[in-house]
Amino acid sequence: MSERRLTVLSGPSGVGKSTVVAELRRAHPAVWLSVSVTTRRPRPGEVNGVHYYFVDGEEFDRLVTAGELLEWAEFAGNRYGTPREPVLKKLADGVPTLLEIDLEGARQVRRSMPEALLVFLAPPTWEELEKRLRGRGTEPEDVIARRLEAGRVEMAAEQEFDLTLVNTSVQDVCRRLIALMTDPQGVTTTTNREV
Ligand SMILES: Nc1nc2c(ncn2[C@@H]2O[C@H](COP(=O)(O)OP(=O)(O)O)[C@@H](O)[C@H]2O)c(=O)[nH]1
Ligand SMILES: Nc1ncnc2c1ncn2[C@@H]1O[C@H](COP(=O)(O)OP(=O)(O)O)[C@@H](O)[C@H]1O
Repeated sequence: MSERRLTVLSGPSGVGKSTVVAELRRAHPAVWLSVSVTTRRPRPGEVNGVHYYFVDGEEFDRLVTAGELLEWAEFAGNRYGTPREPVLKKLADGVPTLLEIDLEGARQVRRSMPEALLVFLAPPTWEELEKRLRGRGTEPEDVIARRLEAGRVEMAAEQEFDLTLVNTSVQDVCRRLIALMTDPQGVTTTTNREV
C-alpha cells in the first residue's frame, strides 16, 4: 500500500540529516522529499521553497487551524510542520516519499500512518555529534546547548524507531535508505543498528 512508501528520517540536531537529504536530492531524484513549513529564520544558503517554507507565527497558526499540516511540533523555540496535501498526493501517485522531521513529528506519523517506516539517524558517538553541531557554525552557543539537550531526549527514543542507521558515511546511509524506500519488503520491525 502507498503508506508503506512513506519513510520518516529523524535524529538529533547535527547528526547529518540535512546532509543526507541533500545527497538524496542530488543522487536519487526519484525519491520525493517533503518541504516543511517553519517559523525558524533561514540560515545562509537556505532557499525558501527548497529547504523550507519560511513563514511567520501568524501564518503557521493559520495552517494549523485550517488542518493543512500532517503533523507539526515545536523544536528548540521554533515550530515546524509537514504540509499534508503534497504528501498525500505523492503517496497516492506511488512515489517514495521522505519526511525529515523531529521525534514528536515521527510519533504523530506513527499514530496517523502506522505503515510508515521510521528510521533513526544516529551519530557514531555523542562526542562526534557535538563536534558536528559546533563545526557547522550556524548557531550561537545557547542555541547549540538547547539542541544538544533535545538531542539527549531524541537519543533516548531510538528504540521507538523501526531501524537505526549510524551516520558514519553519508554515501552508505543514502544507499541503505534508497534500498529501504524502493524495496521495503525486507524491513523487519525490530530495531537494528546498521551502517
Ligand atoms: N515535526 C517536525 N519536525 C521538523 C519538520 N521539519 C524539520 N523538522 C525538525 O526540526 C528540527 C530542527 O530543524 P532545523 O532547524 O532545520 O535544524 P537541524 O536539524 O539542526 O538542521 C530537526 O529535528 C528537524 O528534523 C517538520 O515538518 N515537522
Ligand atoms: N557522515 C558525516 N561525517 C562527517 N561530518 C558529517 C557527516 N554528515 C554530516 N556531517 C556534517 O555535520 C554537520 C551537521 O550536519 P547537518 O546535515 O546540518 O545535520 P542535521 O541536519 O541533522 O542537523 C555539518 O557540518 C555536516 O557537514
